[in-house]
Amino acid sequence: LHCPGVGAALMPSIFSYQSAEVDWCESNFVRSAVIAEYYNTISNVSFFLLSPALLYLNRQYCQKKAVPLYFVSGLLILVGLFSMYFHMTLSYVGQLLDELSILWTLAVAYSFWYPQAYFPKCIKTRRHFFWLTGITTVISTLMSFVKPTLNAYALNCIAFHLLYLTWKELKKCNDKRVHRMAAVMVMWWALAITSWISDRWLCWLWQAINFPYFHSFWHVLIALSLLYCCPLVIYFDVSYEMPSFKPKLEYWPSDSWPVVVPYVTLEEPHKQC
Ligand SMILES: CCCCCCCC/C=C\CCCCCCCC(=O)N[C@@H](CO)[C@H](O)/C=C/CCCCCCCCCCCCC
Ligand SMILES: [Ca+2]
Ligand SMILES: [Zn+2]
Repeated sequence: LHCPGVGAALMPSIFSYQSAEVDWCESNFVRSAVIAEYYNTISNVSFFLLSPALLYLNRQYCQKKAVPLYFVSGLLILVGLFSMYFHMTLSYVGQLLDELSILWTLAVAYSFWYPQAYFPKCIKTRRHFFWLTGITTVISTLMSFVKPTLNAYALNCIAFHLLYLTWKELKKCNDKRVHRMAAVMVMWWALAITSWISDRWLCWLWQAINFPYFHSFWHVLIALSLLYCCPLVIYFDVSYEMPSFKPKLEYWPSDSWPVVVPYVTLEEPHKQC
């Protein structure tokens, strides 16, 4: 506040084009003079399709428990917007907004949906868990400014924790449809992370064959894996926290179609008179 000159000198640099620490494999400003990475930018449309699809298909769950799904869907739209801004400008601010929006979306999803059975021993209620997640996320947010290049690697590690949780839950679950859905989710995620890593580490190869588009595949594939991950999380949330309902996995448009989107319906077990 006392040195307006310092602020003014700093502002243009962190917002300016190509001020980020990372630059993805796709060549910059090839298809447009204002969009640095054209395909990496437009492939974020997947997140704008994902959120309404989750809200529409899982509307029965949404009617009973609206806040978690509305919150997470809204944040996923924000992830898409910030990621678009990042790939359009490759700016330092863009990179941090992209990474921090993912961190906060994961934090909100964990706070609402993390099964109580896995809470640390010292945490007794979801309210306490909210505080734990909140404090951890604020600290991680501050730490993310130290070395932004590492943030994406740290965020990707969270997927391994989700895989571990899924495996623990599947051991207790006999529903074949749930096992099938988890298998498809893992397949999309494996393809996604392979694309992300190969764009980061094998860029020389993709540029040599003139096909540097693996990061845009990552955007589409990670959105697809979330399309499977969210109903799975909802399924376990209903079985744990809404005992008066029985969750059922359905596929849109129908089971027999070759390409399907999963969602959860709630069945009320027959009440006896
Ligand atoms: C009980 C917990 C429930 C968890 C529900 C899941 C909520 C998911 C929330 C957010 C994930 C959004 C990830 C989209 C990233 C898009 C932006 C992007 O591509 N950014 C890159 C730069 O452009 C950046 O380098 C990427 C960083 C890595 C992000 C890793 C996110 C981990 C997501 C975990 C998804 C799980 C899917 C299935 C797991 C087996
Ligand atoms: Ca690039
Ligand atoms: Zn990206």
